[in-house]
Amino acid sequence: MSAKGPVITVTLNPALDKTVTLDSFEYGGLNRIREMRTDPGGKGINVAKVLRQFAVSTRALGLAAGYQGQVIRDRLQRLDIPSRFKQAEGETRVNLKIVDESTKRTTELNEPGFQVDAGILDDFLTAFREEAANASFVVLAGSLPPGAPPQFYRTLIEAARQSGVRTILDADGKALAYGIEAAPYAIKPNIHELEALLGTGLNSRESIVRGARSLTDRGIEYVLVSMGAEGSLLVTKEDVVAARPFPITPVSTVGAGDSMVAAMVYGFLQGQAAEEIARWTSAAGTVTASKPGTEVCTLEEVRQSLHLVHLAREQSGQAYQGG
Ligand SMILES: Nc1ncnc2c1ncn2[C@@H]1O[C@H](COP(=O)(O)OP(=O)(O)O)[C@@H](O)[C@H]1O
Ligand SMILES: O=P(O)(O)OC[C@H]1O[C@](O)(COP(=O)(O)O)[C@@H](O)[C@@H]1O
Repeated sequence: MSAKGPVITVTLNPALDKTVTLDSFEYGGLNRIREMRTDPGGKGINVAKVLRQFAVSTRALGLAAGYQGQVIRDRLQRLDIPSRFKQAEGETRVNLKIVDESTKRTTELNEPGFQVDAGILDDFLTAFREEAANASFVVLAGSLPPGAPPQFYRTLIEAARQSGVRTILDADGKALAYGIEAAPYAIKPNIHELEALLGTGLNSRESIVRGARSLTDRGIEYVLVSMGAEGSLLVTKEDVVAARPFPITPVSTVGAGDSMVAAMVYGFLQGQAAEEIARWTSAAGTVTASKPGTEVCTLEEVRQSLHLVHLAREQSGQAYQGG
């Protein structure tokens, strides 16, 4: 297994995130924007941004198209993140995030993205195999662009496995359902994605753990279930660690889940135990949720807030409460 190369993040459907802040969002009414910002986004790109903050060598791979695609490449270059995006036809999407100051809630409007064909996916797969051969970890994250087969993550996970590289998958719907057939090393569904995957409501801690265990039984080593302000549950074959985040004033929760994924990779690379991973991922997600736009946590901010995360751990049926 190669451990020295960079972490490869894959964003097949990147986005320029446009965040607008309103005093109060009026559905069906005229809304005047108070503040506006744009950030390079898409789940894999956000993971790369966090890993860059954590001083982990990272390469951002993916597809990009048109003018917005160039804007994203330029912004990544300014952030000192090496990237390799295959040029697709059409235009990269702009995802609108509406932050309502009165409720502190964010509403997301994500475009479908550019259309792709088999040719560009084959080109990408070739580049991916080259890069994976030298990678320490692969992160596959976000929606697939229209035209991509829903099995595409499964193909990439299998290709990474051939190079002996572990993968983390963060996706939704069919992309997640097919992707887990290849048993990635770890996944980070939010509670809604997990419910959709398992086709059932998960209303108690026990039901979530049971659902996550049905996935570890299929060979996925780590299932990290995020639940917004309720925190997260890290489930492995041996452990269940619940993390309760510290109270924050959410500014924009966009990128919070991606920050958890990045912290999980960081934890794996550092050889952290499950409890530490639960603490770091919770702190990273929570810090990012307290920042504007798709701005992400820094290593220092996460370190300083680790002690604020409350953990509760169960091992072999034994409950444990820790600060
Ligand atoms: N309102 C909030 N207050 C505190 N922490 C939050 C809040 N929203 C999100 N977080 C943090 O961000 C993490 C990821 O949020 P979640 O919404 O579950 O992810 P995703 O963006 O993938 O749907 C949570 O586990 C939590 O640590
Ligand atoms: O590919 P999808 O599922 O449409 O998600 C893309 C969006 O998700 C984000 O990566 C944020 O994800 P999280 O809030 O889950 O961390 C945005 O930057 C982007 O606009």
